[in-house]
Parts: sequence; structure tokens; C-alpha cells
Amino acid sequence: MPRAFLVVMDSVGIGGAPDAGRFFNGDLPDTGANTLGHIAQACAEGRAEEGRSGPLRLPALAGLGLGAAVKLASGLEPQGLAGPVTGRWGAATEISPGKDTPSGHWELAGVPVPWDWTYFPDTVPAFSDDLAQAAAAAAGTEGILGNCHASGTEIIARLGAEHMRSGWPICYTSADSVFQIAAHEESFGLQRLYRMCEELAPRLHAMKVGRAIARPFVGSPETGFTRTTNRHDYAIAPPAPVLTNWVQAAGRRVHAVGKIGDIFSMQGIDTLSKGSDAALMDHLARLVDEAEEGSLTFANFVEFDSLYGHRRDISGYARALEWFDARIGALLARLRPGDLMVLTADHGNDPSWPGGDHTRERVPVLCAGVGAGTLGQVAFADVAASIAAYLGVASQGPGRSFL
Ligand SMILES: O=P(O)(O)O[C@H]1O[C@H](CO)[C@@H](O)[C@H]1O
Ligand SMILES: [Mn+2]
Ligand SMILES: [Mn+2]
Repeated sequence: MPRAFLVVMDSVGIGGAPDAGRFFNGDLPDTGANTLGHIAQACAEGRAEEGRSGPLRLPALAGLGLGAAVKLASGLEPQGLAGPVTGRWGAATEISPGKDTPSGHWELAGVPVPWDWTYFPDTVPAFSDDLAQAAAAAAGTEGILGNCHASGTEIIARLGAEHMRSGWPICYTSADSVFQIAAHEESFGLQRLYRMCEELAPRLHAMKVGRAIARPFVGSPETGFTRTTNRHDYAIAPPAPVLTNWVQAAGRRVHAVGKIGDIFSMQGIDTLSKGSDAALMDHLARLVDEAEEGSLTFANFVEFDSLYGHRRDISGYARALEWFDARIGALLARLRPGDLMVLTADHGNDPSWPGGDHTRERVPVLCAGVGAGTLGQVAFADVAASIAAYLGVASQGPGRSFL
């Protein structure tokens, strides 16, 4: 029986979204943003030399058609990604009205978002008095810190010491539909942070805020503060059954790797493996060796986005891509006859772009195990329909199989 592996490289967009002008970083529309294309350009021009050097080298992904997909999506010919292509490749366009992780993943899993998300205004305070009071009540404190748009690493550097002194949680948001709570794992307590998010999540979801997110950190004012991998997202459930539900309903096993469990509120998921991207790659390798016949493995690698895209670190993003390419190349060689691996992304996060938020872009769709050639322009939801068709399970929703 065939097996399928769906691997999301978080934020690895390839430019060209037709509606990019309706999405913004600050006042600047996302028109022209191109995560992969601009990283390749910066590498070729010697502008990404920290911890790596020279043109972007992604032999495994380029061999599946990544360079060709960038050109198809955006017209840009990325340097360093040429060469023979042995995979099936295309570019996918999103229709959901959000450039965030749940929107992208749900649509890739067959269900475009049918509602408009609620975003918090970029003002201080960003939250209504009611919501700020509810957050303080959930924490058992007199008030909250932050109450603004912020980068998560900057706000813990700025408010970490005050947080430890006052005990008040740091609440912030971004251009995404999120309510994020940063708190110290020891002085505030990790379980207390989780309970606070759990208590607030239903209220936020009722307002169509996509996620409450626990952002725990450690450290001290003297040594500085670092976020840990104990992040937990409390997301609204998808509005309809998604790929994981379809596969499970057919009696097959579904393995989630990384944020997939959070993004789908564990719906349709049998096992979950979490950790750093390096640890997730080991889990994915184990599943390539061990996943059952007929199963789906659905993985997300978030560090491109969280460590490098939002931080606008071009060298770091290029290093992460080169690391990923080397590891995924080794996994591709271990796939069995009958296995399908689809590599894709959920949105862009161009590290050369002004601002610090995601960028609206098309994404690559690279398939291993189904021969060579182009898929052309496809829809996000076609990814789910194609995997369902490949596994021989019934699909729902607007997607059409491209295989
Ligand atoms: O700056 P940090 O805390 O990493 O925030 C980022 O993480 C959030 C959730 O993925 C996004 O909305 C983005 O703003
Ligand atoms: Mn994402
Ligand atoms: Mn992000």
C-alpha cells in the first residue's frame, strides 16, 4: 500500500501571489516579496556570508524542481538552483484571507478559511480593557505587561526583568491573528502559562482570533532571556474535516511531526512528535523507516520562520535551508517504492523584506516518488486532494488531484 509524507517548510515562499497587494508589512504591501528568490539572490551577491558562503546550494530541493517552481511562481530565475530535475514540481496559490500558519496549513489540508480573522490594532494598548482584564484574571495578577504589537524576542529582552519582578504575564500580538503570552518557565511557571492560555483560548476563538500562544522563556536579567521549545499554540479547530480526518476515517494511521498537532488541534492525528527542527528531522527519518503501509506523515519545520524569517536574518535562513536540504536529500534516498513525499510551504516570510511579518506569496509543491515533470500552477487545497487520491482515500472540499 502507498505511504505519503507531507512536509511543510514553514514560510519558504516563492513570490508571485496575485493578491500580495492586499497584505502588508507595516504600510508596505507584500507585492514583490519572494522569500526563496531573494535569499538566492542575496547569497549569489555575497550578502549572506554569516556561517555559510557563496551561492545558495540546495541540490536535493533543486533536483525536485525548486528553481523551476520559483521561476513559474514569480518570473525570477534564482541563481544556484539550476540543473536536471527528477521530481514533479509546481507552484501553489492560496485563497484564504490570511497569510498565517493555520490558514496556510488548513488550506493545504483541503479546507480554505471561510471567515475573516480578527486582528488587533497596532496601537498601545492593542487589546480592549475587557480582554486585558480577562488575561490578568486568568493569570491571577493585577495586570498584564506589553499589550502591544511586538517581536517575541525583543519584547522578552525589554520586559523580561519587569515580568520577573512583578509576576505579570507579557501579552503581545503581531500582524497575525494571535494573542501571545510570554512568561518565565520557572518564575511564572510553565503549567500556569499553559492553563492561562487554555482559559483564554475559547474567548479568543469566539472573537475569531486564530490562536492563543504560550511563549515560555528562561534566563535572567543578568544572562538575558531565551525562548524554549515548550511553545504551545491553542488554535481554533478547522471549520470542516481536513486531510488528517479523511485519512483516519479510512482506517489509516496519521503521524504528526512538529506544530501539526497544534495547528489541527490534534484532529485526525494518531501520534505526535515534537522538538527542535533537528529533533523533528530525526523523527521524520524514523517515520520514513517505520510508518505503516497506507499511512500519512505530516510534518512542519518551523525554524525557517521563527528563527530567521521574522528576525529578517538572510544568512541564518540560507544556513537553515542548506541544512534542511542535506538532511532531506538523505531521506529522499531512503523512500520505498510506492512512497510519495510532497514538500511545500504555508506562506512567505521574506528575510530581505521590510517589517517583521509574514509575506503573502505562492509556495513550491515538490513531489518525489511520482516521476518528473511540471504540475503547473495549482491551488493549496489540491495538495490534500492529491495526497488523498494517492493514498486511495475519499477527499472533500474544493481541491482537485494533480497526480
Ligand atoms: O515574534 P514572534 O513572537 O516569534 O511572533 C511570531 O510568531 C507568531 C506565531 O507564529 C507570529 O504571529 C509572529 O508574530
Ligand atoms: Mn507558518
Ligand atoms: Mn511566523
